[in-house]
Amino acid sequence: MNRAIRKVGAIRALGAMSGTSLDGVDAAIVETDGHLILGFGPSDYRPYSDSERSDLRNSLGQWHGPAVDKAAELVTFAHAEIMSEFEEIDLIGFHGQTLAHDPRGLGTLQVGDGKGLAQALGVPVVWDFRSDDVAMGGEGAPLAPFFHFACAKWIKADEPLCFLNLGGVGNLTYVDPSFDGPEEPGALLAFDTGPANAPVDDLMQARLGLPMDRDGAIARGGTVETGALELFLAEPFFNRMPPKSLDRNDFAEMIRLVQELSDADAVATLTGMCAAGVVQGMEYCPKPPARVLVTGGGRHNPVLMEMLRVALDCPVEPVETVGLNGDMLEAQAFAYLAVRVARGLPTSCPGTTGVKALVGGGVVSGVMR
Ligand SMILES: Nc1ncnc2c1ncn2[C@@H]1O[C@H](COP(=O)(O)OP(=O)(O)OP(=O)(O)O)[C@@H](O)[C@H]1O
Ligand SMILES: CC(=O)N[C@H]1[C@@H]2OC[C@@H](O2)[C@@H](O)[C@@H]1O[C@H](C)C(=O)O
Repeated sequence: MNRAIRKVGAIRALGAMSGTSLDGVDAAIVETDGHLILGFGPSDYRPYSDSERSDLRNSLGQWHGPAVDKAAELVTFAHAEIMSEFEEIDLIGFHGQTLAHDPRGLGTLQVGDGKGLAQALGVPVVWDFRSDDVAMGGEGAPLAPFFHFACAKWIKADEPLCFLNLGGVGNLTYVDPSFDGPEEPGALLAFDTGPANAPVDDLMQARLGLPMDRDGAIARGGTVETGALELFLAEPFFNRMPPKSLDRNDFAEMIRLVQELSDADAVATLTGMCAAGVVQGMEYCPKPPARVLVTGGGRHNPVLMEMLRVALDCPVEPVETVGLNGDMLEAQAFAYLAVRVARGLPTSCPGTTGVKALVGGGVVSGVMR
């Protein structure tokens, strides 16, 4: 996308996301007027080193102190590195790294210095996307749904559909594309479905010293233990009406439910828990969706995808089926949301976070040219 041929009203925004799986930073460009997606640009990924990842892990669940300061510094540094590779950017959407999320209690914490990034890169930065929503009674998450609405328009969807993100935590967005805008009541319903890959990753790390169950290779050789699955689904979270959200480690103790099982059965059971949370969550959709489009790393796990396909009544496909990039959708979401914030448009609504009124959350550092 060349500046000279930019569409009228378009802002070229770079979005970056450091997700709950703590693997690295995704960064991607979107051109948008804050309503429609006008084009997608280049993207890149900057993995965290082992020592960075371990520093991030050590700071999870903390709100302040030396570990949090260290995490904030490394997150800012990693983002400055990847963001400086991109050219001709009007605006940056910087999510940062969630260390703690307790919207009904202590709040929500995404670390990283947006102001420092704006100064270092000479580009205005929108950051701290979640705090205003929490302050207005919302869950502060998920925030990608307004972007999912724009994606539904981009792919010219004409029936209700779901976007399912399978990262460390799972989140589902039901979109009815017959509405004109995402903030219209009924256009969106969104919520976290439960833990997704985080418990599997944690168990793989603890038992086998590996970061993930790549391609579901371990789960494929195991059997889901139904007793553990039932105990998991009995958690009050699953009976709470959406919108609702989770912290990465809210279900960390689920690993205890599988501690007596073999490696294969334990991984299969945790994978089954991820799928079961989604299947249970799908019952909240106002209408049966025509399809579920899956984004995030979990779509690479064929065992997980097969569990979903068996249990759901509609096609379950990676977002690549409709030409979207499932590795970059969240980074693109924060590029899109940054433009909405800069243009004074809302980024969440009662249907997506349970917030009392429409909110355009985010702090803007620096001045738009
Ligand atoms: N080939 C694969 N096979 C199995 N699992 C995979 C594969 N590739 C990625 N994953 C899983 O996906 C995870 C990363 O997903 P993703 O990058 O979407 O998470 P995230 O964006 O950090 O999390 P969140 O969306 O919760 O913030 C990995 O930690 C791993 O568990
Ligand atoms: C508090 C927080 O960072 N939540 C993340 C996390 O990762 C997945 C899920 O839980 C989702 O609610 C959210 O991220 C996505 C990008 C969102 O806000 O839409």
